[in-house]
Amino acid sequence: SLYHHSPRPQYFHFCYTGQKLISHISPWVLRSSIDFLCFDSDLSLYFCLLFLSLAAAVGFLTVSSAVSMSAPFFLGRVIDTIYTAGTDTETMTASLTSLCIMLTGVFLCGGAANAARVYLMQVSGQQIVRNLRASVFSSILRQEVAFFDKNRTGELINRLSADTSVVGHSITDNLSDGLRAVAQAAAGVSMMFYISPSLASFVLLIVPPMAGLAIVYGRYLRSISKRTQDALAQATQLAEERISNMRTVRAFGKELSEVNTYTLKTDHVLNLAKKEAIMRAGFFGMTGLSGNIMILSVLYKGGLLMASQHMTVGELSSFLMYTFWVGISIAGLSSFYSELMKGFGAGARLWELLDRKPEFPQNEGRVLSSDQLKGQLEFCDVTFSYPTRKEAPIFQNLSLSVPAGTIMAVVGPSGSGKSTLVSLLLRLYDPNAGIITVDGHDIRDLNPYWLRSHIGTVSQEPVLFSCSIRDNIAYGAVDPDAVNTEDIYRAARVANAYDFIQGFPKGFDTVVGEKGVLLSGEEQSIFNTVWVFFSQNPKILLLDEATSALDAENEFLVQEAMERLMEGRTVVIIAHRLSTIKNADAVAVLDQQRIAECGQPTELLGNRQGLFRKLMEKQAFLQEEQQRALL
Ligand SMILES: Nc1ncnc2c1ncn2[C@@H]1O[C@H](COP(=O)(O)OP(=O)(O)OP(=O)(O)O)[C@@H](O)[C@H]1O
Repeated sequence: SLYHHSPRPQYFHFCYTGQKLISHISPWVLRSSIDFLCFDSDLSLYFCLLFLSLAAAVGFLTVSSAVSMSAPFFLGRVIDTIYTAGTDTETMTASLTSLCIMLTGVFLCGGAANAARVYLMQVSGQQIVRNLRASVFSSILRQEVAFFDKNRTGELINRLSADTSVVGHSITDNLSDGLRAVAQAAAGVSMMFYISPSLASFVLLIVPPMAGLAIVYGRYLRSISKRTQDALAQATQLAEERISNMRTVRAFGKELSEVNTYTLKTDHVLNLAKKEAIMRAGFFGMTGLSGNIMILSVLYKGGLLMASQHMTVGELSSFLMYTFWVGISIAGLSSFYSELMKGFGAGARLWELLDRKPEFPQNEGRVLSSDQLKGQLEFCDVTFSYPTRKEAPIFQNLSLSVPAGTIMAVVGPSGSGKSTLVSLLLRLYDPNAGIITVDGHDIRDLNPYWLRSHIGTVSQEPVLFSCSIRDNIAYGAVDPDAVNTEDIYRAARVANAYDFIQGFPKGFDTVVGEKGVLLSGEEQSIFNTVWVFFSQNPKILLLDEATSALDAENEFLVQEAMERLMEGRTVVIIAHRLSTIKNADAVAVLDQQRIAECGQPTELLGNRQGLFRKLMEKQAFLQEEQQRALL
């Protein structure tokens, strides 16, 4: 993440070297801090502010801990003052009043310092979580398309939301509580030894077994927490998929069975949580019991020391309070340890994502001048299989040439690889063998971002975002903020979408719903072409013609917009309509992992034994059958 976000190489180098050095000292906590700190573009200011707020939080933590730890000592003094004053009420009242006033002042300072510590830690934690989220999101979006074939959306969302919170909490609030617990335990033990070394040695015999228990517990919790988070991610993924396909679930009446499947997944989470609860219950029962035994032993041994005049009542009271504090701190330490272990689990998953380098960078490589680009496309001996199905090649030694400025219609049986051809041209995947060239340049040498900005695509199913039509149209522009209303209207007019959009009560401000569900299929199809009119006048067009039948008027609108689009460009169109195929300069027929036939449409139709002729005859036959059935 260091190298991708800001144009200051020397700073990165410094940070990167520092990060490497630090990663040897503490592999996780410090390294993560450096990563977070280096994300923002205004690094120095951000670094300073965060560092200052964390340093101030640690300062306030020291003050509040010092106050808490000095309280038992002074309270012991108060008790001794009362006890030794005997019947001299006047002296006792005077000393008591001044001591109590002083202590009230000290406690007020302690309370204020504690409040400031909590506030600063919370704010710093939220800043870190925000940066971590931005960093993880950016890392996800940088990955190649094949990554999304292997990783499910729900799981990635879970990492982005839940894991980042766990890590943020683990290294701020939790770390601050842990530091506080360590400081208090150390100070408490020192004070116990200061007041009575013999009583302290006696009481502290109970600490080593408790520490051992905390370590074993922490390890177990770490593994169970990772399993719980994985199980939760699976449940979230299922819910996300079903909710986003709610119409299908409803149409098939699968609500009940989906609820059952989800419940099974959450049952698994519950079972793991129960195991965790058993461990927690046992542990907290043990710590409660050991705490009480500790206090009882202080009372017993302290009582004996008092009886032999080796301890005053104030000293015993102070000692008891310190014992209490040490007990609380040790319990706090074990919860700190378990939270830290949870953080490690979540952090490991996040770092895997943050450290992942895309198989090919999205914004590196040669950039040609736009005038140089002619749009000649060439597939040379291309062999390709999807990374998730390596055993089933889609293409083997496929070769195809599309001269600049011509229209190539691609046809073929369903599943023959027509859309895959388009994906390879967009460089969503790289071929396993062979090369694809644009004007003679291997597309692997070209900057993918630049390449895609010169290719206009119209897919069969436009995926719209859940915002207004205006914002959806502007999304296609290079700089959406610079787009004005007139630009949006112009693009909609050229794409023949203006009239139907204005027909909505809210016109261009109509919100289209997630994936455009609030628009009809035909309206979405008409919308298809709008984005292309916004891109930088692409030299190459990749079109996936809608398979669903449009009504006559809409078909005319779409066809007209498409023809306008294709003028003067190199076009590869996955064609379903005979009218499109007839207007193409050449047709490539895909079959059996290669181009089975390629030539002018009329020429191919003339070959009675040819695959193209058979495909067209089959299509015509099916249409006739449909018409006959209707009549
Ligand atoms: N992301 C993917 N991962 C694995 N296999 C895939 C992926 N996308 C497509 N396939 C498989 O690759 C083959 C070719 O798919 P493709 O979508 O390119 O065919 P098509 O000719 O466009 O089909 P249609 O005309 O039905 O849209 C199919 O068998 C499909 O199941």
